[in-house]
Amino acid sequence: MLKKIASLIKGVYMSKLKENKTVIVDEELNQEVLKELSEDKIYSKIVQNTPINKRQEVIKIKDFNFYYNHSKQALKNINMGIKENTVVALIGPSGCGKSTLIRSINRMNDLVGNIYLDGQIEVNDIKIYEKGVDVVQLRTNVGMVFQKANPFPISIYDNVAFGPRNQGVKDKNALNQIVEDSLKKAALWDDVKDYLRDSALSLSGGQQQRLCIARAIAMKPKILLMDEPTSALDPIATLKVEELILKLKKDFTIVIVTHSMAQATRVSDYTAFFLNGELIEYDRTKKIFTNPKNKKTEDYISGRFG
Ligand SMILES: Nc1ncnc2c1ncn2[C@@H]1O[C@H](COP(=O)(O)OP(=O)(O)OP(=O)(O)O)[C@@H](O)[C@H]1O
Repeated sequence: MLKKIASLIKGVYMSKLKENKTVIVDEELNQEVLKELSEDKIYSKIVQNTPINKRQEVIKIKDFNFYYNHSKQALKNINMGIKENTVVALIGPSGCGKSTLIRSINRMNDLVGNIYLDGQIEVNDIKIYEKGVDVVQLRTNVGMVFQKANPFPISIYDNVAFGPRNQGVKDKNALNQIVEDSLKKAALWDDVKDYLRDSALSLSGGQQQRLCIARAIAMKPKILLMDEPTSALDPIATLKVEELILKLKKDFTIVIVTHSMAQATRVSDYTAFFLNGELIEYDRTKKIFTNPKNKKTEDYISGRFG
């Protein structure tokens, strides 16, 4: 039944999109139908045409507490929803819990050991800390890019093909296509297309970071986590990565930790301000930086501390 409705609605959406009309998705039924359509190419077009406040939340963080060594509480009762095809910046002074939160979204913190958490994080409606969750699959859907570019010491091509090969893609043409598409999406193809067999370590720092983004994209994730992705880059390389982030949000939902408030204003739709493990304020970026509700947010963004 849902499939039939999906195909009918798809027809309506297609004709509206052809006429460049806005498609608004805000009804219960449409959300269900959208899930049915989610593998379809039309889906991302529909989402891009949906006003930002009406988009679905793909990450839901509910009453989330996180402790290191069973004593140090790094996150205190965090509640926030992250809408698809948006960029969300996490800001706040050193040690406020930004990295802990971003690493909790794809369970990278599992690797730390001796941690304790309660509450819930849902990614695409899957409670990721429930028993039986496939963590490898989770990390495929939720890619991550780190502060320092970390390409493998192999060729540019092999870096991007690494994940798909591990997933069992063997066909050479299919791999070539994935590598080309991923490098194009990461705005690196023109720089490297004639040097694909060169070592990834021969690239500049900024190119290495875009290669790491391509490597993450090659796994076809829906969500990209970026933990201070430009902190080791010069201003020009930083600008390129920021431009890339703005392009990528057409296809991905992006969560970025940044120490640069200017960067948060340039790239993000929403900003979350953290202090001592608490989420102090979460709102549209423009609102946070021009008219914050909380005095602590105002003090931080005006440089009074941090
Ligand atoms: N592996 C760990 N073991 C114990 N405590 C940790 C660990 N990682 C982080 N912490 C502590 O948890 C708190 C939050 O750290 P976190 O790295 O999430 O903050 P942050 O806001 O990302 O800081 P920064 O901006 O400096 O990267 C800090 O007090 C930190 O010392």
